[in-house]
Amino acid sequence: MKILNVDQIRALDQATIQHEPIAPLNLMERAAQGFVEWFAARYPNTSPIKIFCGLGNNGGDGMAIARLLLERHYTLDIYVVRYAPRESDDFMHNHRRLKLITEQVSYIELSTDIPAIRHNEIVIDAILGSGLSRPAEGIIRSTIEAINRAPATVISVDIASGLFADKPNRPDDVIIEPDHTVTFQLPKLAFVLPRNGRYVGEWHLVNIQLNKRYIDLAPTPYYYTTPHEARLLLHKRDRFSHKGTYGHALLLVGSYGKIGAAVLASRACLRSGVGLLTVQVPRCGYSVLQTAVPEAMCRPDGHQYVLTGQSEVESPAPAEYSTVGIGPGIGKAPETLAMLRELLPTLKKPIVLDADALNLLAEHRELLDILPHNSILTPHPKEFERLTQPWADDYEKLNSLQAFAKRYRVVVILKGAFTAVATPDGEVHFNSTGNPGLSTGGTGDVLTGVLTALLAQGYDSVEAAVLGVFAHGLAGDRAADQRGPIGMVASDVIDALRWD
Ligand SMILES: NC(=O)C1=CN([C@@H]2O[C@H](COP(=O)(O)OP(=O)(O)OC[C@H]3O[C@@H](n4cnc5c(N)ncnc54)[C@H](OP(=O)(O)O)[C@@H]3O)[C@@H](O)[C@H]2O)[C@@H](O)CC1
Ligand SMILES: Nc1ncnc2c1ncn2[C@@H]1O[C@H](COP(=O)(O)OP(=O)(O)O)[C@@H](O)[C@H]1O
Ligand SMILES: [K+]
Repeated sequence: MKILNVDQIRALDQATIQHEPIAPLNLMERAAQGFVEWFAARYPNTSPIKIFCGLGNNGGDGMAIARLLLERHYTLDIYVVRYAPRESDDFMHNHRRLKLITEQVSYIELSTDIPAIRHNEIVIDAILGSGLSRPAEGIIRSTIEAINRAPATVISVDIASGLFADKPNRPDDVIIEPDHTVTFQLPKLAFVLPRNGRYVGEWHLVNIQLNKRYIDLAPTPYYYTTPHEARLLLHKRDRFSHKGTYGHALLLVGSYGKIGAAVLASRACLRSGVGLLTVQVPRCGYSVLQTAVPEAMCRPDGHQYVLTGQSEVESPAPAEYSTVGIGPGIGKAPETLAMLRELLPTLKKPIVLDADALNLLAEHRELLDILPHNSILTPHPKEFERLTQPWADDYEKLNSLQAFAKRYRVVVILKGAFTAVATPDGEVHFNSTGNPGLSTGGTGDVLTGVLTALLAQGYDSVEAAVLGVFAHGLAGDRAADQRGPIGMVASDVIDALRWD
């Protein structure tokens, strides 16, 4: 699913109006109906509602929502924040229609007009939408502050009032902090960026049948992976396949004290459909691995505690495997750095790099230039910062993510909520699965195993990254369902992996 910017959303609105065709007012009515259906399903008979409307089309939506809620017999207090003399045409029209069925519309011009909001109330925020052109000031600011102070449940229409949809806010901007945002048809870039978490809450899409052709043709680097899109990426298994069909992966993982990372990555790799798996661990990890992961072959490293790349047993060179996954638990010993230096120039196919492999790249940047093209790097934000530089805001971070993936011709998976997969072509695919239960040691090692298995099976790097991140997050969601987000651990995520 595409993520469009504000100008494109406006043009999409116009395209829908022209080509469907539909009157602007009816499109607004459709949006309001979509919101009200969502609302009624969630809050079938609820405590008092207070709705705050601005004077633009977001406020127009609010007026129409108020009318539809009254028709459904909800108890409603309606407020218009009169911050300017100007009102949009569709606001005016819906204001008039509302006044035909109720006299109970109050106007907020001064702080003293702002009502007290009680804890059992629901607040609907329709003050400012995607037309925000500057930070909220004056009476809008005071109203937003009052809503944020109130102990009520807050639901924003389209986007929290005061939040820019596709560019950074200033740190001292005043923005609604909703529990839910109900937006129209497509997500906004602001929704998937970490620093906006409290200005978005849980967000929900309401389909209002905007022009499909415009959406299909609209150029954007930003995408949001839906379950349907992820499922389309999945390769089917061949009835006449054998284990050779699904590749032979090599994992270079673990060091003394971190053999658990090796076990997690190996088990996840096997649970993700790889044909054969060989794992190279330092000698201290040999018995552990052979016991904990009997399905994997093990080539013990020549070194007792860290990886050096020298194998104790006769075995093929890493380049002969379908792919290599390297990083979880490896540490940054000089011998391991030397291994990386020797290994990288020999590899021609994309590989997976994680954890201390990335930290070694950050400290020895010349290695970045010899990465096999289309390799997958899986930094968490701290690791990515080491690879690049600190950023002032999420938009700067996103730019630097896109630039990095392009420059080194790699796929970069920046992990976190709404994990961002940046491609060498400059696209970014935000993931839709996962939950805070994944914030626990070892889940990143699991992801490395998953991705290594997909590359070994012949998935192209971008598809492997998008699908792997999606399946990993979905497994995290299943694990959270079963164990709860607090009690779940990385092994639960492995157990919950499913590929159907
Ligand atoms: N396709 C869709 O998604 C659909 C969208 N729809 C709805 O339309 C909404 C967008 O409507 P919109 O363009 O009228 O914007 P909205 O934010 O209501 O008001 C802008 C006005 O406020 C003003 N203004 C801006 N910032 C300000 C500030 N800080 N302080 C004071 N004033 C400020 C600005 O003034 P100006 O910048 O011109 O000075 C302008 O007059 C969208 O969010 C959704 O709810 C649906 O109805 C149909 C389908
Ligand atoms: N709040 C969250 N929401 C969704 N996914 C999360 C969240 N926190 C962590 N994750 C996921 O968990 C994994 C953590 O990886 P990482 O930080 O490398 O852990 P480790 O190094 O302990 O294995 C990533 O895939 C990340 O996207
Ligand atoms: K709003």
